[in-house]
Amino acid sequence: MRSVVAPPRRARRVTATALLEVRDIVVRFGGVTAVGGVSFDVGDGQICGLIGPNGAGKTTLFNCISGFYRPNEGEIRFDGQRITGAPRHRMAGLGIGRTFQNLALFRSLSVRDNVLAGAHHLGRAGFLACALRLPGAVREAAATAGEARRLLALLDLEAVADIPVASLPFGTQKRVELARALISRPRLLLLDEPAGGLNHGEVDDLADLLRRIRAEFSLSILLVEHHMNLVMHVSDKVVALDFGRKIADGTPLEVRTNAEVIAAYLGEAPRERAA
Ligand SMILES: Nc1ncnc2c1ncn2[C@@H]1O[C@H](COP(=O)(O)OP(=O)(O)OP(=O)(O)O)[C@@H](O)[C@H]1O
Repeated sequence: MRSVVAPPRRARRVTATALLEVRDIVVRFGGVTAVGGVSFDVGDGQICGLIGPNGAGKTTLFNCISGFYRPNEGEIRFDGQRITGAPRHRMAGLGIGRTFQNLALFRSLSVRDNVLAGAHHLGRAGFLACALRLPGAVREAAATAGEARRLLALLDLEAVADIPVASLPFGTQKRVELARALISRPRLLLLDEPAGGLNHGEVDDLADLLRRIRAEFSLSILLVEHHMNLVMHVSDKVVALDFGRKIADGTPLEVRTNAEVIAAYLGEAPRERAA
């Protein structure tokens, strides 16, 4: 029986290349070069933090990877496949999930229904099979509901499963977004400022949660984040941007002690946006 929720994943290729390869990405908005030739990799199972001061180009680069922008130059590969400029609606099917900085939930729907909405593209049974409740469609729906229950438990959302998301605190809504992204079983999870709007305790919980998610789902995570403690705490590697250029790429310790990174955050060194 084929499960709609956990389709047999392709066996991981034993390969020297990274899961996500970002190569020489350039993005211009009129006369502004928001990203001026940035390259980096995210390895299989790695958590990679993308940092930089305001206006460094993080969101622009993130939007290229998640299919919101097509870069002017450069290439993005996922699992060896070129995905540069692939439309965003194809991303989940490719194995790339994401969350949004300002949340993108169906506010009047329950937590459970929001999570289930993340599985819509996985269904193999057609419209007619679903309408007629044919056995294949019923099995798919049951498997999806089971996976949603598992995620609600993992993300501590069981108690609010049937409550409309609009009435829940921001931190809880952020966990709903994570559950919705995870139900499609991504191999790469793109997180846009997951700590934004969270209090200290919630940020600590988030760090634990991200590690648990990585372990439980064997996935890679790329997070754009201003919360430096979180990034340095959870990341295996950190990529730092400034004025559209990559200024550091290494372990959290290497990046934290990098002179150019320190200067960028303190605004000490004379810096120019990439031409
Ligand atoms: N749609 C746009 N049109 C014109 N310029 C843009 C656009 N989006 C971004 N920019 C410019 O590109 C540069 C990089 O912006 P971006 O939002 O990617 O930086 P960021 O690192 O995400 O900043 P922040 O941390 O403040 O969100 C900035 O100078 C910004 O003003």
